[in-house]
Amino acid sequence: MSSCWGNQIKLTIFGESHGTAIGGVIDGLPPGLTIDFDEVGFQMKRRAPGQHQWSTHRHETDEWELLSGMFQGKTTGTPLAFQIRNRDQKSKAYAELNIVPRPSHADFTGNVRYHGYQDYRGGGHFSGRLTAPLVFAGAVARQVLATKNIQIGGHIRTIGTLSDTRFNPIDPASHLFREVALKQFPVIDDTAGDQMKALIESARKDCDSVGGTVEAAIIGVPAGIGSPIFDALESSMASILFAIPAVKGVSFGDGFDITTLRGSQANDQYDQMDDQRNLTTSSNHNGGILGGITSGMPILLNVAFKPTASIAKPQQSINMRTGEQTKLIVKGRHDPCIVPRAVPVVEAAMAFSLLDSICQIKGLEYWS
Ligand SMILES: Cc1cc2nc3c(=O)[nH]c(=O)nc-3n(C[C@H](O)[C@H](O)[C@H](O)COP(=O)(O)O)c2cc1C
Ligand SMILES: C=C(O[C@@H]1CC(C(=O)O)=C[C@@H](OP(=O)(O)O)[C@H]1O)C(=O)O
Repeated sequence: MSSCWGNQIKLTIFGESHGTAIGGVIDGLPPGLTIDFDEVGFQMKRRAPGQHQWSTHRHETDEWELLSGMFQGKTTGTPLAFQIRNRDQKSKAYAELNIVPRPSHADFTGNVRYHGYQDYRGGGHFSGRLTAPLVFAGAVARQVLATKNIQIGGHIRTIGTLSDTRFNPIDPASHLFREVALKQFPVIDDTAGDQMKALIESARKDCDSVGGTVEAAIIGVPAGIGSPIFDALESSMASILFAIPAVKGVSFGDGFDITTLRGSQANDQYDQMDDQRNLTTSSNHNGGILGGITSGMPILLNVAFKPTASIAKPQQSINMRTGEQTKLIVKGRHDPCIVPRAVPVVEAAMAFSLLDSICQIKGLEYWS
């Protein structure tokens, strides 16, 4: 088993990219919540394929059917189940890939793990398409969090060697979250964004792909969420972020760059206490988490995405029937860069993870 995540609030994701449908079951939600499904639709559209030049040309509207868990306009508290039908599958290009695996995709490992019984069409259960249910679940989770003024935002931080402006680590400004989320290409600096789009387009024309990073932040998080050792908030958040296909790195605060600082530069010094006894710091190199527990400062993280595996340039692979080397040209409709569509996915994973951790510490009553 591996497609079920969470402790207090659990998410199960099911389906295959070219099967009948994909979907999810969210178990453990507080009862009595109103969910704004227009907002869920907004988040789903940010991720959906087939809308832009920098995305795959597979066209899916990602409309969902709600199967259970809502009654008279409110959550029941019992499993909320939904499905998203696949509408635009084209499986022809995939038959060869179960015999000649794509370098860097899950064709070979999935075949070994499931003894060849996996649905290999469109990457099956391994496909980035399975992030649609995660975005749905995240859209629900972020609405629960918003009742306590907890807000989440993200943007494309880098594509290849090109960079966007960073969030201010001590005040990542919630107005920026919505502003960026409303953009087709989610960057803070549109000039940098235009250069990034040109880079993606040139890779696509070269039958190639590019990678990059997403920076994301959560503000309004109370101090005291998370636990030491195995339930560190960094551990649980990283585990759901690593469930996003193509993620190769997750770092909190300054991440690996903190190693270049001295303690005197890296330490986030305390400078104020408010009337609720919350402490604030004048910097946020630690990304709002200390000892696995939130400090009350913004949670700040970066997620690294590899260049899309499926490229149309000839590559070397092995014919698994004959054992012979062979040249592979991957056909089909692929994202020349995963990062732009991955921004809402990262935010969704963070929302679900934080909701689960808050419920573990404060219980469901916290939301009533
Ligand atoms: C939103 C999204 C879209 C993706 N689109 C593609 C794609 O079009 N082609 C592709 O080869 N990989 C794509 N991927 C990545 C693959 O699904 C992923 O590389 C593969 O399942 C192997 O998993 P791994 O890279 O985590 O090892 C996408 C991932 C995400 C999150
Ligand atoms: C369908 C989506 O993305 C897909 C993710 C994906 C992969 O290998 O991850 C490969 C492509 O699948 P297909 O060959 O069926 O077009 C993408 O289009 C989606 O995000 O909804």
